[in-house]
Amino acid sequence: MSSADRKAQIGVTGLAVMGRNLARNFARNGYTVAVHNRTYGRTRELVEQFGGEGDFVPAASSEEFVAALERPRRVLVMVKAGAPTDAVIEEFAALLEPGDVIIDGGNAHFEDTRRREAALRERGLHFVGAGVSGGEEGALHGPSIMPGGPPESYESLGPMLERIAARAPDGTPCTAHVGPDGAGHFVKMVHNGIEYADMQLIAEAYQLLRDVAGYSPAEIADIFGRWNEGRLESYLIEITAEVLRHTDAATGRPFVDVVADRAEQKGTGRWTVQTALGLGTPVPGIAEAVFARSLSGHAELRAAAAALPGPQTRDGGGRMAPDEAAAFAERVERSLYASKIISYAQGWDMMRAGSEEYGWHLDLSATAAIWRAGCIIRAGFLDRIRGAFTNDPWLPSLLADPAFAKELGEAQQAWRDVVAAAAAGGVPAPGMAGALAYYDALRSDRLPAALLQGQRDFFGAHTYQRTDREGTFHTLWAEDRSEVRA
Ligand SMILES: NC(=O)C1=CN([C@@H]2O[C@H](COP(=O)(O)OP(=O)(O)OC[C@H]3O[C@@H](n4cnc5c(N)ncnc54)[C@H](OP(=O)(O)O)[C@@H]3O)[C@@H](O)[C@H]2O)C=CC1
Ligand SMILES: O=C(CO)[C@H](O)[C@H](O)COP(=O)(O)O
Repeated sequence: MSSADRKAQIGVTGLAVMGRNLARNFARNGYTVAVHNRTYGRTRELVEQFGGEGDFVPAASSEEFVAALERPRRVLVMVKAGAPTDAVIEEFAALLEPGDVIIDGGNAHFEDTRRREAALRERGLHFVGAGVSGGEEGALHGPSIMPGGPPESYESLGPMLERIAARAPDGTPCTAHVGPDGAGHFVKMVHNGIEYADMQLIAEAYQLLRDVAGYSPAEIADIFGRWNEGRLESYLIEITAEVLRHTDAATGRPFVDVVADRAEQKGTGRWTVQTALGLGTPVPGIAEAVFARSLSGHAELRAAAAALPGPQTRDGGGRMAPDEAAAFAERVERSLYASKIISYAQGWDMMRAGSEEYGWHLDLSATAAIWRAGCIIRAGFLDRIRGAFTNDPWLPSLLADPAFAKELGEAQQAWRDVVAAAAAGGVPAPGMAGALAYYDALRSDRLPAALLQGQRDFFGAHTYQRTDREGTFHTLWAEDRSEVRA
């Protein structure tokens, strides 16, 4: 049969690392896949290099691509987020018919997805904003996929996504219909926010082990390797050990010592924090991680502050004795674990708030379930979060789950010691310190917010509520300081 006669069950347009590997994943799973890219070279390369893996229908034009698809047509767009995605959606929407499905698997902002979904719905097209996580390798071997959009589109698309998605240890596919319009991209955005927080906490643990305990990168790699066999087991801990063990071929030095210490970001972490601010949900763990990346890139600020005095280091900052270092590493593990619980709790708070704001009815247990494998934050830990929200879908916070609460209680003294050691040693640990402050703030009987309310009332007559009576009050600060009802 010529390629003109073959009909594909799915088409992928945008064949850079993610699109190419998702197309290969579909083909390896027995689907006929139409492939298209703005620049035809990528399409040709894919078919030349990987054509033997399955059934691809290469298309040189968008018309040829659409003609190669069976009805209803399913077009997966994997191009740069933002204006390119709008341009590609418009290009294909003009060629599609009512009932056809456009899936955006890029890292779109969920508000853009809501706008696109509404506009395409008007034209009779189904639009599925699908978060995809797992990077290049995940796309090929099984990513975690978070599709939103109209539930009816999942009826035909869902089984295909379930075939190519990662499998959790219990065998269930790491994909599920997340909710309407922008829900899939919202959840993917929060995933990335949690990813930022996780990475920052791991980076802080590394620096504490290095600068306070005096371990070398290779020794820290071994410590992370051991942690990866315990409750911190996760893809991010595993790759951290790999990165720390790696030696730069050109210099023979640890790789981590030759990489410029300026962390970059494409924007999903920042979107998470901006959205959380709008929702009024505190996510300081994610915010600290975004700011830490931003601070690392401010060369001028860093140069201006480089000569400021730091603390007097213990014995001139040498290595701790082996027993002392091992005990410190144990406390860092506890601090990392406790801080991790806090940042995941904040991510789930945000999903609940987003769900309420947009009427998505997100299943908080299902979200944890589809992150157990395939995605960047995959870990056994996610199964415990799934369990917590399965036991109690109305859990007000992950911190209220009895098992997590118990672990936080057990870790808290070590956590305090580590944050204190970081401060004493001049090691920046905003993630761990912020997580501890969040923990202490939430469990506080009284917060200094009462004083803030007094200040606001003093300078702006902004009023306050009392603990002992209903109502809104104002004190006549500039007069006789008597209290009036506002
Ligand atoms: N890389 C990753 O690990 C992950 C990426 N994502 C998201 O997946 C999407 C694809 O990512 P990735 O594979 O890295 O590719 P890139 O984000 O680097 O995008 C490159 C692709 O976009 C196409 N493109 C760019 N501008 C246009 C345009 N104006 N019109 C048509 N096509 C255009 C390119 O075509 P051409 O070849 O002609 O230049 C190429 O196919 C992005 O939205 C990204 O955010 C999601 C999860 C992980
Ligand atoms: O989506 C992803 C994984 O889930 C990407 O890897 C993520 O966008 C990387 O983000 P950044 O470049 O901001 O670190």
